[in-house]
Amino acid sequence: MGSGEWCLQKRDTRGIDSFSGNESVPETGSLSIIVLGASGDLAKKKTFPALFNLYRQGFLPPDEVHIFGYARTKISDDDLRNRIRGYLVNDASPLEDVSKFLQLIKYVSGSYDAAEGFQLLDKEIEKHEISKSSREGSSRRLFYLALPPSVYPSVCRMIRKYCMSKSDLGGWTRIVVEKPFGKDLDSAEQLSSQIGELFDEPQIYRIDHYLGKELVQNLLVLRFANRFFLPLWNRDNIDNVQIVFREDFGTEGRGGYFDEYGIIRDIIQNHLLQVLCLVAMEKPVSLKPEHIRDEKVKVLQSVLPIKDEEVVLGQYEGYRDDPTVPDHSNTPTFATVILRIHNERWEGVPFILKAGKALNSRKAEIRVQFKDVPGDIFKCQKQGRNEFVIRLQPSEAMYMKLTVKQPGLEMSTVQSELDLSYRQRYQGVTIPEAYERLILDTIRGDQQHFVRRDELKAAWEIFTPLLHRIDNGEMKPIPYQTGSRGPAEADELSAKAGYVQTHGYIWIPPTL
Ligand SMILES: NC(=O)C1=CN([C@@H]2O[C@H](COP(=O)(O)OP(=O)(O)OC[C@H]3O[C@@H](n4cnc5c(N)ncnc54)[C@H](OP(=O)(O)O)[C@@H]3O)[C@@H](O)[C@H]2O)C=CC1
Ligand SMILES: O=C1O[C@H](COP(=O)(O)O)[C@@H](O)[C@H](O)[C@H]1O
Repeated sequence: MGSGEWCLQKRDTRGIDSFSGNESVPETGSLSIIVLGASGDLAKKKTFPALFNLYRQGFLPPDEVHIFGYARTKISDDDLRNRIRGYLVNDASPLEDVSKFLQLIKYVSGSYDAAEGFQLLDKEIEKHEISKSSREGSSRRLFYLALPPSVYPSVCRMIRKYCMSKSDLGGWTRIVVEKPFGKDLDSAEQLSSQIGELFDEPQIYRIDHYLGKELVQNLLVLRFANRFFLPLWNRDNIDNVQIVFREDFGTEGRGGYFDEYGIIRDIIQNHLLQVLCLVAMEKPVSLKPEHIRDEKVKVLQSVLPIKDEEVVLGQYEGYRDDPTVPDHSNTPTFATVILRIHNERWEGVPFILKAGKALNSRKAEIRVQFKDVPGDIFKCQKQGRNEFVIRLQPSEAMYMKLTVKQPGLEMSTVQSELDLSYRQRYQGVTIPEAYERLILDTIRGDQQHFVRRDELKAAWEIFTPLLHRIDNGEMKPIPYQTGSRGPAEADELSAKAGYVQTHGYIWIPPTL
């Protein structure tokens, strides 16, 4: 197959290929997707556009699927459609497709803790099931909680009591919950128990959208399908690993939410830690979701307690100007935290997790830096170390920084790269949005890219002591300028941990 033909081949919500490790049986019949919190930011920016993309690719056949928006705001079906229309229209999506998709959406208004709204919702779903499932009769109900976590318990209770799939011809009820799932170990465990009393683990999809990103999904393939990496991926060869998230904008209208959580809960404890798991875990027995998640849990459980001196916190100047942020907020908008994994493969290798808002660039990447060459005869250290960089976004790519002979008559060396830039290599291929992929997984019943309860617990165990110290004001963020690299102390910490910056070399994404 040529590179241009590399694309999502299956246009079917039924069983998936064995590569995923999931052996689900083909499913047909009515599928109801209910977006709770439909009036909100996530729903309009991510959830509905992802559903639209799935619809356009044929994964949500209109003779089976209906979409329901649910929230307290009193609006009509058309009001909701008009709110989201602007997020669907683009050069690639004909207006006709947008209109047809919007006609699949119905809006139900109700509260998150009273029977009335959910009874009404159930009636509407049933109406649709009767009209659409005459062929098969099964009832599949997917509830997407695009809501603040504070209402998860009551919403789950209402769904359990009034809105479960009732068909005895087959089907299921699944719920998707967004992060942040809790604020610390105790609150997360409490939330898990509350939801766990109502739904079984296979019905609960804890979404972390970083697990749906193309290059994050590529990590297991890279690591375990390439002989290159197998012998190198360990403490004997790797000096340090950085996992970095940068945004070049601030909290922008989400200050109220953000101030309660801060950058560690918003990005590091979930997104970056999930990436760390995939970089550091051992080879799973198979690609079955439970086998993969078993290995991720082991990594998390091997992380040593974080040391105060291996943390730098920052807060961008101007953050507190947001009227929804308290004047004396101690919330970090930047953090560098070093995690150390106590096992045979990684003992002594620092995993430097760095995330920040209002910085000088927007990117997310994994940077695996190798040790210096022993017995170096070329003065390679002057050029810089070998690095394997996986650019998650923007401009998805992976490149290996390596030392080569400078072309020409002289025998001198220079830093260069082996570069796999997706836009160039896979021309014409649209990389699916993370949410699109993950919603499709929930329909297919594939939990591989979702966070299991014990994983979540282990993740909170790592960060809770540090978070409590920050919450109690025992650790203070250092102010940094908007548009900067963050506090200089963070770079100093990375250097102290062993990271050697290459000077005079910049990777430039190739253009077509
Ligand atoms: N926005 C984003 O980019 C991202 C969001 N998330 C997570 O997704 C979830 C939803 O996020 P987002 O859409 O931004 O949130 P919003 O603040 O926009 O809330 C979504 C909807 O929930 C209802 N709501 C808001 N506050 C409350 C409250 N205190 N009690 C009851 N209902 C409330 C509102 O609907 P109504 O009043 O009509 O009922 C609102 O439209 C959150 O868990 C968030 O952390 C995760 C990743 C990214
Ligand atoms: O979960 C979140 O992620 C976004 C960044 O997502 P990305 O896919 O654009 O990298 C971040 O802006 C937000 O604060 C956080 O809640």
